[in-house]
Amino acid sequence: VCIEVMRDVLSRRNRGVYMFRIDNDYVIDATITGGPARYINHSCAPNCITEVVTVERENKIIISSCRRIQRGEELCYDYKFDLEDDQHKIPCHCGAMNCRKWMN
Ligand SMILES: C[S@@+](CC[C@H](N)C(=O)[O-])C[C@H]1O[C@@H](n2cnc3c(N)ncnc32)[C@H](O)[C@@H]1O
Repeated sequence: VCIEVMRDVLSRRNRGVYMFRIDNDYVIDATITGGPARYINHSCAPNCITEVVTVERENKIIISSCRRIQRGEELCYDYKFDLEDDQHKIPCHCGAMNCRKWMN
């Protein structure tokens, strides 16, 4: 099933989406298991960025800070979900001044 459809179904059921798109062909699915990074929320004004690197032919996600982060501040990155039509929008609650209001 395509990731965009899964995302829509899960969000309608108020379930979190723990899938990270690597490229057109691969998605890392941390729904069942994964490291603490699976709990990082989306922000339209993120303090972290993500990169995908290949190490020994395995894809790895690197999360690094993109600005100074205050002690106790929540880590977040821009999920960069594909933009969807009005019927499949997932509201964003990041609270940033420049919040786009939707995650997709
Ligand atoms: C990878 S999980 C992040 C951890 C999740 N918040 C949790 O408590 O387990 C992604 C899910 O968190 C929620 N989420 C993350 N960032 C959000 C945001 N800015 N606004 C609304 N929901 C968000 C959505 O349900 C999304 O599908």
